[in-house]
Amino acid sequence: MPSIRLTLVNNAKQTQRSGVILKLDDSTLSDSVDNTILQEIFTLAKNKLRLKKAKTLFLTNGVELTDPRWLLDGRVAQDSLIYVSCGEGFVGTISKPASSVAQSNILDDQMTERKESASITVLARSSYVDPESIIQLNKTALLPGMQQVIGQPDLHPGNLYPIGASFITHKYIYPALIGNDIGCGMAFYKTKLSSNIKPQKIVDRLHGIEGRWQEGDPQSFLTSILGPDHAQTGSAHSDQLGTVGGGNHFAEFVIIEKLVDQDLCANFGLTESHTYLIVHSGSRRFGQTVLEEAASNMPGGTHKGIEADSDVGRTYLEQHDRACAWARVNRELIAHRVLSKLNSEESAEKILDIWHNNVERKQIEGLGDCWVHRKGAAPSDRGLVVIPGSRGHHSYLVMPQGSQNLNGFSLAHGAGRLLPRAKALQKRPQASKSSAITAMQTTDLGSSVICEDTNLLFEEQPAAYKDISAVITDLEPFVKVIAILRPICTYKMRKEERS
Ligand SMILES: Nc1nc2c(ncn2[C@@H]2O[C@H](COP(=O)(O)O)[C@@H](O)[C@H]2O)c(=O)[nH]1
Ligand SMILES: [Mn+2]
Repeated sequence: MPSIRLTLVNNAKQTQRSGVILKLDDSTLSDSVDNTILQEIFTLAKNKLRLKKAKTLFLTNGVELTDPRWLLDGRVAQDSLIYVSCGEGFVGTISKPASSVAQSNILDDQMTERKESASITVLARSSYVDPESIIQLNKTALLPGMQQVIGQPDLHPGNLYPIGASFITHKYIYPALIGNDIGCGMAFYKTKLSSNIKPQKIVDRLHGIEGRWQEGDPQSFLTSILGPDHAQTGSAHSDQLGTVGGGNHFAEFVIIEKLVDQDLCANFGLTESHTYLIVHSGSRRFGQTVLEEAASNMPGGTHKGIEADSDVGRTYLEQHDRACAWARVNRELIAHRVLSKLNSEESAEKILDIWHNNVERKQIEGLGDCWVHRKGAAPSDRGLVVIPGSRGHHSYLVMPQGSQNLNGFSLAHGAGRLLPRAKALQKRPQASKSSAITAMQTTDLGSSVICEDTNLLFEEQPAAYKDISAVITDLEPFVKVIAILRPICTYKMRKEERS
């Protein structure tokens, strides 16, 4: 009796695999309703991969395995990988049906439908991927003009669209894919502070950075960087310029735990004897206003997209670019405010500032004139990138290398959420347990956390994020790690004057 060796792979967490051998005989291979052999694969998946709700089997090209005869006639080869899904879409690269696939006559309805869809790539092998984010990703691949959809290893579900993804379109732009925090990003500074600085000193000094910047005029600060053409840029929101904001925005002092690439670190002047500052923030209410204005100009709603080369498209892009510029200045003023509390603003050196929520035009070989949308995805075509883990995990400085085509010229912008906010909040103890709250203000890495909002403290706890080392492993084909960073103090918010 013939047999076939297969490796069953958990589609949502592809490091989880198990080898199996199946005996094949005519009765198990009949295509009758009971599909005995496929049932046997589901049972093995349940037992070996602990996938109690195993529902769908995919071949490596994303085609669903529905016909047991493929196991015998060579369409499923010896030692094939079979991806077992609990209802989520295929995680991996789905190429548009190649002629060889079409010839083998195994196109099912789903694949035929996908002929019209963009190619979908999910770059997660070691990282956990929530099935809901794959469903969201699949939907975006059907949007008009969509060419390529790329889920990064930090992919996780958003309200309607996934976060940790890039979307490459022809002709159309999608304000809703970018969302309201247009221009959100990460800046990384080298400070003159020694790496021996006591975190408590930072905690004691970081007061007075909530609310409007009082020590100067925010709008003049903005024009001093962007020039006089920006005198009106975001002027209605100048009370928020230089403010961190809520959610997972932060200003964090880190030290270099490991110089992985000595030469590149030396080129950027990165040494273990300094303290560095990461600032994560965006365009605050300004971005929200830009999205709302775009929505009011789009009769079909922002989800329908707009032609970039139309009046509405051009207006959105102009406002979008202003919000991105504003967000960059916002990070600059946050750094200035934070560092001035430590008398260290003068000699700080900005090493990088990147947007991870934006859309930009790019000529792409083989695709031509495109729009690259990034929703929680760092650019990999602008040099050095900082990829934060969480306040209780390491962060990574990486340099993109090699071809950046498959990843949509983008990288993970962080670890990505493992738990939705509401679930993370459930871990909040009763008010009486103040010791648990105090415990949250120090991390397992010994760093300090300034966060006077208890809900936020729990929503943003390190356990709410995926494993950053798995994310970095998944990015290996595209980057070189140059340094590993260790947090020493994270500023989230104080209950002081807020705008
Ligand atoms: N080093 C820190 N990293 C953090 C913190 N809070 C969140 N994060 C990481 O940043 C990204 C940002 O995600 P975004 O979608 O809001 O742009 C997130 O995925 C986490 O990995 C922190 O306090 N410190
Ligand atoms: Mn962000």
